[in-house]
Amino acid sequence: MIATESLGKRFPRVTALDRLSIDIAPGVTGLVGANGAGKSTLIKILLGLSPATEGRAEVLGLDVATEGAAIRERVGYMPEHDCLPPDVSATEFVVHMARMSGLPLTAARERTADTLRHVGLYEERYRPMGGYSTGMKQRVKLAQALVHDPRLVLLDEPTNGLDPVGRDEMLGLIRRIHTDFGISVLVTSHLLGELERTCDHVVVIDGGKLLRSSATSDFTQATGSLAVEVTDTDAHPDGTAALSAALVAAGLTVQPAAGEGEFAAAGAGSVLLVDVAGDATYDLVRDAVAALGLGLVRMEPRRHRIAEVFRSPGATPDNSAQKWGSSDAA
Ligand SMILES: Nc1ncnc2c1ncn2[C@@H]1O[C@H](COP(=O)(O)OP(=O)(O)OP(=O)(O)O)[C@@H](O)[C@H]1O
Repeated sequence: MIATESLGKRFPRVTALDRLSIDIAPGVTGLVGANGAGKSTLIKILLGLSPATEGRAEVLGLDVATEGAAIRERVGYMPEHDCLPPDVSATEFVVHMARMSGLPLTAARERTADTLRHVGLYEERYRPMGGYSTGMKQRVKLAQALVHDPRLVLLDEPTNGLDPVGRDEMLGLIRRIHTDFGISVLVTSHLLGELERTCDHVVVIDGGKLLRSSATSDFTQATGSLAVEVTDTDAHPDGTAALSAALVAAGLTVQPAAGEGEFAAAGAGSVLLVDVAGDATYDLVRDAVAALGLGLVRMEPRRHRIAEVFRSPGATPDNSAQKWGSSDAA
């Protein structure tokens, strides 16, 4: 879908992209990096809107330096910043964008209605966009990127400014662009955590350089520990402590999980992380829970979070997840 080779972009004072070589296959790909990492610069080069200063890139097999117009016919683009005319309705705007992409009027109207319904805008689509919430504006920007039925969409920070519910809804929509319509997606974010649920592949850049490009599953491999959560009972008012003692007595290594990230809902100390020493560990946990008469809420292999990969000892302070808002990773 997208291939770059030693792609560089130098501004007089800043190197925005530094010999970036990536290869992006069909599917949903996340492009993650801190503010200023070079994400928007890369998207503008891929659309043929801004020339690279070195190297080369192809989108759908077309050269960005010479075939920008053909690329923009086949690729949808959702820009990062607010760019919607306030006095125009979503319907008028998206029909206009569809016409600009070459659709005849009737087809443009039909596609606009379908696309706005798909992104979840109904009656509001006839109102001027100046009165829309941030979430509604993001949906209109997504709709105009999809209306001409592109093969690929480039989405620049589509969750920017959204609350957690709005962000989840937007991520769900993005996933469905691929599963329902077969359109490939390149989506940028400065939040590592939100990409692991949405993307098949994640490309991480920092200071314009490639840090890592991997399948999401490579980032989130099983850790070798088991997360176990149980209910309390009258006999064991602190079921977690009782289970922990029983598992240690059975020879297992156990520690409480910090009450954050995927364990935030459970609260600090109420999830145990048990080191897995073969299949027998599962049986030992099950038997200990049954012997204590506790209810088993969950017993699941724990996986790495993407953010943790960049907190590992190999990560330098410069490329750590901290500055990418990893606290939003939950
Ligand atoms: N037209 C320009 N002139 C000079 N410097 C620029 C220009 N456009 C971008 N830059 C610089 O290039 C670097 C990369 O910017 P870019 O907008 O691509 O980052 P980004 O990862 O998209 O971050 P953000 O999410 O904050 O937009 C930044 O240091 C930025 O200041």
